[in-house]
Order: sequence, then C-alpha cells, then structure tokens
Amino acid sequence: MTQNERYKAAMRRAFHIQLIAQRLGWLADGRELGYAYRALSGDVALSIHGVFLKALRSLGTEEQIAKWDPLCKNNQIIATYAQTELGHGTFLQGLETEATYDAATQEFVIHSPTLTATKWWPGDLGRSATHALVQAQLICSGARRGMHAFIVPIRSLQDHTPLPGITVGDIGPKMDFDQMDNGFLQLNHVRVPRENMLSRFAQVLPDGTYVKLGTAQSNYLPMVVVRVELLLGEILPLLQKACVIAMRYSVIRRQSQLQPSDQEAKVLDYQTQQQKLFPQLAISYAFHFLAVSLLEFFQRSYSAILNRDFSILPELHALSTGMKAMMSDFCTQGAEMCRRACGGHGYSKLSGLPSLVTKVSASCTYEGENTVLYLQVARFLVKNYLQTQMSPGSAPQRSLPPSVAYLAAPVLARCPAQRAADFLCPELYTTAWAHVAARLIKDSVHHLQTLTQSGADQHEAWNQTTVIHLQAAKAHCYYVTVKGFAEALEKLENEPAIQQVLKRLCDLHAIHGILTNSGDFLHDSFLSGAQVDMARTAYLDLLCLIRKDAILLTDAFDFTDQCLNSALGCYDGNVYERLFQWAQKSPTNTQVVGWNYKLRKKAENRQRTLPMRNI
Ligand SMILES: CCCCCCCCCC(=O)SCCNC(=O)CCNC(=O)[C@H](O)C(C)(C)COP(=O)(O)OP(=O)(O)OC[C@H]1O[C@@H](n2cnc3c(N)ncnc32)[C@H](O)[C@@H]1OP(=O)(O)O
Ligand SMILES: Cc1cc2nc3c(=O)[nH]c(=O)nc-3n(C[C@H](O)[C@H](O)[C@H](O)COP(=O)(O)OP(=O)(O)OC[C@H]3O[C@@H](n4cnc5c(N)ncnc54)[C@H](O)[C@@H]3O)c2cc1C
Repeated sequence: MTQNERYKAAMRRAFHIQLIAQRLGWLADGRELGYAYRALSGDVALSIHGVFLKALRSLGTEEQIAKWDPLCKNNQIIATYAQTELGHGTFLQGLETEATYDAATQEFVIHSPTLTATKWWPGDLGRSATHALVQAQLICSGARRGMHAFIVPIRSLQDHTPLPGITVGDIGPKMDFDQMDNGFLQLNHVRVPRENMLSRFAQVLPDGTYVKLGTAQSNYLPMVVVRVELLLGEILPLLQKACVIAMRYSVIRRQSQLQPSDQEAKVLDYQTQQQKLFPQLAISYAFHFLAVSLLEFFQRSYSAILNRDFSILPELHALSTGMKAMMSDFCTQGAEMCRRACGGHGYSKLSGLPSLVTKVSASCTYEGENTVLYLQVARFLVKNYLQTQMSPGSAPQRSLPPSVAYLAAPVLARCPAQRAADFLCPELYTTAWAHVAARLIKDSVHHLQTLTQSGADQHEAWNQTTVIHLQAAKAHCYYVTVKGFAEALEKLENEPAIQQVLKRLCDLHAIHGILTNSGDFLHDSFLSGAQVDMARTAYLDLLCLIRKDAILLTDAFDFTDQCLNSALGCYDGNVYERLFQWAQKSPTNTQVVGWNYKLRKKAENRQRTLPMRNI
C-alpha cells in the first residue's frame, strides 16, 4: 500500500476498534483493548493522540482533565504530543519554542523563534491533529522557567484548515511507520488562554506569578508513563511476532542433510539455527515478565507521584529508561536475527519480517534515544554506589532502592560452580550477574573519581567515562531482566510443567548473556575459563531441550495469521503455496505485464517506421 493507503487503513482501524469497544463496553484501559492493539501492533493510527491523553492526565489539574479528556475520548478533538523540534529531541533544556505570559490579556503567546524551533516528528500531526500539547520554554515574570506543556489549537474544527499563525504539514517519507503522519509545526505568536498551561506541577497566576508545585523534571512525567506502557503494547509484540514467524518457518523449511543418507533436515534441527532463535524466544519471555512487573511497579507509584510524592520517581525513571533502552535494543537485534534466520524468504516482504525489523528499530529512538537513556541509568547507579561508599561496610544511611540493593550485598569473590548443571541454578547466575554489574559500576565510579581528583571538570570527566558508564548500565539492565525472570518463575510453583519449560528459557537467557559477555565474568576471575566451558555445556544442552517446546512456546504468543501477516508464519505451514499465491497478487504482476507489452509494441512500431540504417 502507498503511504496514503496505509494512513487511511490505519485511521479506519483506529475508529473501528473504538466503535467495537463502545459496542461491547470495553474499558479504555482494559485487557480487551490492550489485546486488540497488541494484535495490530503499530498499524493503528492516533497512537500519539493516546500519548496526548497520558500527558494530559499526568500534567493536567483535575479541572483541565475534566475539560479536555472527554473531548479526546469522543474524538471531538484529535491531539498530538509536540515536544521534539528540528534542532532538539534529546536535550529538553535546549527546546526553543517559547510560551511568554501576557498578564494584560492573561494569555500565553506561543512562538517558534527560529527554524530549529519547528516542532518536528510528532505523530498524528501531519494531517490529523486539531490540537497539540506543545512543550515550550515558559517565560513569565521576566524569567525562563523551563519546559512546560500548553494545549494549542492548530486546525479548525469546522474545516480542518490550519488556524492563524499555524504552519503545519507532514515531514515526508520515513524508514517505516508510513501509517503515521509524523508532522511539523511552526507557531507564529499564537495566543492561548492562561488555563491552557497544564498546571498540576506549576501554575502561573493571573498577575504572572510563577508557583512551582513539583520538581524541575515534573513535566517529564509523560515520558516515564509512555516508556513503561510502550514495552508490552508496542515494542515486545514485534519481537514475539518475529519469533513466531521464524520458528514456524524453521520447522517447515528443509535444507541440506544431517546424515548423508537422510532426507533433508528441518533447519531448526541445526544447532546453529537453535542458537539464533532460542535466545530471542528466551528474551521474549524475560521481557514479558519484566514489563509486567515494571507496569505493576509503575501503577503502584503513579498516584503518589501525581500527589507530588516524588520519592519513588528516581528508581522509576531509572527502570523505565533502562528497560526501554534494553528492550528496544534487544528486540531490534532479535527481529533482525529472526529475519536472517529465514534465508532469502526472510528478505521478502511477504514474510512479514522486514517490516517488523524497520518498525521495531524506531523504538531505539522514539521516546528517548537509547544511549541517552542508558546514561540516565548510569547516573542513577553512580549516585547509589556513592551512597554505599559513604560508610563502607555498614548499611547505607537510607536503604537503597530495591533494583540496586545488590550494591550493598557482601561481595562473592568466586563463582562456586563445580559442574555444568550448577549453571542451571537461578540463584547462582543471578548472583553472577549482580557481581559483574556491581564491579562495572565500581569501575566506572573509580574512573570518574580518578579524573575529577586529577582536576578534570566534573562534566568533562563524565563525558570521558561515558563509555564505561554505558557498559555498567547495560550489565545492570541485564541483571534486572535475569532477576525478574527468576522471580516470575517462583510464582509458577503450582504449574510445574509450565515452570519447567520456562525455567529452561530463563536459564538460557542468563547463560547466553554470560557467554556473550564472558570477558566481564573472567576479568576478576569471578569465573574461570573452565567454568565458562561448563556454562557453554549447559547452554548447548538447553538448546536440545528447548527444541521440543519451541513451537508451543511461540504458539503461546497467540497471534492469528492475520496479525502475523506472513506467508512464512501461517499456522498451517503451507509456506510455498502462500508465497506463490501472494506473489501473483503483487501489483507488479498485474500492472507491469500490460505496461511491458505496450512498451514493446511501441518500440516495434518505431522500428518499422525508422529508415533502415546500415547497422
Ligand atoms: C504505534 C507506534 C507508537 C510509537 C510511539 C512513539 C511515541 C514517541 C513519542 C516521543 O518520542 S516524545 C519525545 C521523547 N523525547 C525524549 O524522551 C527526550 C529525552 N530527553 C530527556 O528525557 C531529558 O532531556 C534528559 C533526561 C536526557 C536530560 O534531562 P535534563 O536535561 O533535565 O538533565 P539531567 O540528565 O541532568 O537530569 C536532571 C535530573 O532529572 C532527572 N530526570 C531526568 N529525566 C527524568 C524523568 N523523565 N523523570 C524523572 N526524573 C528525571 C535525572 O535523573 C536527574 O536527577 P538527579 O539530578 O537526581 O540525578
Ligand atoms: C518514529 C518516531 C516517532 C516519534 N514520535 C514523536 C512524537 O510523537 N512526539 C515527539 O515529540 N517526538 C517524537 N519523536 C522524536 C523522538 O522523540 C526523538 O527523535 C528522540 O527523542 C531522539 O532525539 P533526537 O532525534 O534529537 O536525537 P539526538 O539526541 O540528536 O541523537 C543523535 C545522536 O546524539 C547522541 N546524543 C545526544 N545527546 C547525547 C548525550 N547527552 N550524551 C551522549 N550522546 C548523546 C545520541 O545518542 C545519538 O547517537 C519520534 C521519533 C521517531 C523516530
């Protein structure tokens, strides 16, 4: 489909799902709608309209929510979340759009002072939105107050044309997300009433007095909300679908022989094919359990934060940034691995895999570029590590946040594993990951302090050690996923058969990381070379055991053929028939034949009329 066709189809889906939900009485945040969106992941329009709603409920007062929420839910307005600009997406302190308070009229004047201030990327902005939540630098009582959120009408509710002072349009072709009208927005001294500044965490009084009710980062709260909710709803399903397609295809595809005399083997029976796919399957389950537990943690914390108790926010920010960065990184790598594991047909769009790869790769950038987010985790780790050093050996003054409690745990110098089977013990490998994360965090702080103590400026010292901080942050995030998966297994004790199957995936996830990063485990001799060999033996044995459950574990993701949209991943396994049928339907096979024939006829006719040349 063309970009226009995909946009229209996505719009139809967005409204059709809402009509179904209304007819069947589904709750806006209920499981049914969540399942519907998961099944269609990404191909439904108005996702940023949803982001706007999350931001309204995070930053708006009860009165503002009461006013704007119903208008959104009934689609009387379509809204976008306009934060990123041509010149800034990451550094929010550098956003240039201005909101200057005019006490004489009790209005804000919203303005794009430069080209680079143009809002650029917001979804649903290019064609759909009638309103925008504009994140702008607030200027009132003669001072700049930082980023605040303003609701700005941008298109007429009568004829959808841009309102005075508004220049708006689509940013043009992208790597994917053709169904989403990511747009640009320039504001030329657009006036909005004082009531349009979302004021849960800050107010501007009629005379222009600024009243701060939260912290400097309170207006960043919508990003925390979206990062947490993107994991299960948007990012993880893309890897799960890729796993289903590649796994099913790998038991259909026969290629080469395991024994010279045998028939050609199912490619999933090759150990290397298992090594490509089973870690992706394991991480799909690890991320599922982790995203669920993070969502529960968020839901427990959110109302306190809305009531301006920010004590839990630093850990929530660290977990949401770390998990968003890690999951989008690993889901992108994993979807590409699944695509490549399907050989030539994995390169065909009819496999459904290329679009999964191009779609999931956007998640490494949107809602925060991953490196930047990992460094936010590193900042949190450094702060908490330093706290344990205030009084080394004794308990820290305040208890550490649970996700970094291991920083205060007694150090185990050597891994006790004596044989391969010891690596199938969640306590052993969780401790191993905690050891490596703690060592890398300690190392990153040591390098930072060495530079600052030698006289380097703290910001320069930070920049000169960010590669080391990044490594520590990634190790910490991997530890969090291993620990989360192991804890989820403990809750399955009344379902032993399922627990056993999932434990193999948990074991595989933990050991895959150890083998991939074995240098970090060998560095201080926590693991010996012989123990790494034991881990590899355990790993290879797991591949054989997981082989027999692989199809069931991917069927369990419960995607229909329509959702998978793949000639390779259909439940009935008729891959070759479908590839051939679908190729016949390709527009190039209907339009091109006629076009080619006409071209040939025209050439022949021209040939006949030309004077013969001595060739
Ligand atoms: C169907 C398809 C669906 C697709 C959906 C796509 C939706 C995509 C929508 C978007 O992309 S919206 C735009 C997303 N943009 C970003 O995520 C911007 C990323 N940049 C930032 O979040 C901030 O600029 C950054 C954290 C990088 C820097 O923040 P600051 O400039 O305030 O500086 P700093 O790093 O010094 O942080 C200062 C303090 O604030 C804290 N902090 C920062 N961000 C926070 C936050 N979000 N919540 C709570 N605290 C936060 C931070 O930990 C630190 O605390 P400590 O001083 O105690 O160490
Ligand atoms: C599909 C898609 C949808 C989007 N939807 C929206 C939306 O609806 N609303 C919206 O407001 N925005 C949206 N965005 C924009 C998105 O949020 C930004 O692109 C993202 O925040 C990254 O910012 P940036 O583009 O400025 O990248 P930059 O920050 O310029 O990144 C470029 C490079 O600089 C590096 N870098 C930057 N800062 C640092 C630092 N401090 N330390 C180390 N390295 C650094 C990055 O790691 C990266 O490698 C969307 C983007 C995409 C791709």
